[in-house]
Amino acid sequence: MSDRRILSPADTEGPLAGTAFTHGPGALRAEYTTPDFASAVRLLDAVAVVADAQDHHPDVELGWGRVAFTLSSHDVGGVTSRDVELAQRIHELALEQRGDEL
Ligand SMILES: C[C@H](O)[C@H](O)[C@H]1CNC2=NC(N)=NC(=O)C2=N1
Repeated sequence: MSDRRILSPADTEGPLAGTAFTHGPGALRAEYTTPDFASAVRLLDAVAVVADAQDHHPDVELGWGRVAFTLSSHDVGGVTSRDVELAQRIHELALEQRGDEL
């Protein structure tokens, strides 16, 4: 699959099943809650490492006990396989962090 092909919600429904991500107009979005501010920052810090490795970066909203990610491929103005891959990694990182803190 070309990483410049714009995907529809029907295309991403299967790959995103089980994650917190939803496919809205032109972007994937998910919000994760964490126990406090520092843990939200730690999740974002882990995502930053993956984003740099993938050379694909989320827009982020950070608050006390929450971090929200909006993913789109700015070069093509929509959702591509690069966003789906980043969404899957972000979800894994959120689960790993939660596991550490239980
Ligand atoms: C030069 C570099 O590869 C590009 O600017 C990358 C960086 N990260 C990016 N992230 C996202 N979300 N969309 C892009 O189009 C994008 N482009």
